[in-house]
Amino acid sequence: MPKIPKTTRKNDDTKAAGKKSVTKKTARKKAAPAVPAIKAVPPLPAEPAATAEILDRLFNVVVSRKGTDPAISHSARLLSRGRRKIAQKFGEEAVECLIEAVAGNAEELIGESADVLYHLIVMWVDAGIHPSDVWSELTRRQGTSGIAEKAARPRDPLAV
Ligand SMILES: N=c1c2ncn([C@@H]3O[C@H](COP(=O)(O)OP(=O)(O)OP(=O)(O)O)[C@@H](O)[C@H]3O)c2ncn1[C@@H]1O[C@H](COP(=O)(O)O)[C@@H](O)[C@H]1O
Repeated sequence: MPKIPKTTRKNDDTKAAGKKSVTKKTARKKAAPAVPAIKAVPPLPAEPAATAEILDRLFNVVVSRKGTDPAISHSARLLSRGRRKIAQKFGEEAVECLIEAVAGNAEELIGESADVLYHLIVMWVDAGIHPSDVWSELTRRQGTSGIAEKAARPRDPLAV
């Protein structure tokens, strides 16, 4: 391989360096806006989180209690007492819930809300309603304002 004179090599290097810096400048100009760094996904908790998923799990537990010993299971006892009693218990819990809401007792309202949800689930089990039926209805309503929905209702011609 023929030896390249040092000066020429230097010139070539400088040229190359110059070219590089031009290329870098051009690249910097064309570069897309900076994208924020992606955060690592946190690992899932070992135990199921306290989320609304509990309602589906509670429903399955209550279904499993149907027809079992009412002396051991409150759900079995309630279901064996019939629809009227189930509805009455739900109504009582709802009233207790609203009393705490009106009184502004947040802590008590949480407990009463849990009672309402449990008794509502017992009522669904008795009525043969699956939670997914209710979730579907809520999903269907999503995005429709209650004001708009009410305004779109057909008017009763006999209403004063
Ligand atoms: N979330 C609840 C829940 N909330 C409230 N309750 C019970 O509901 C009852 C309400 O009390 P009340 O005195 O008002 O009811 P009652 O005895 O029917 O009253 P009466 O009107 O007949 O006098 C209490 O016994 C509460 O413990 C519940 N019982 C059960 N659950 C859940 O249901 C699951 C299954 O429970 P069992 O069916 O009992 O195995 C449990 O693991 C819980 O997760």
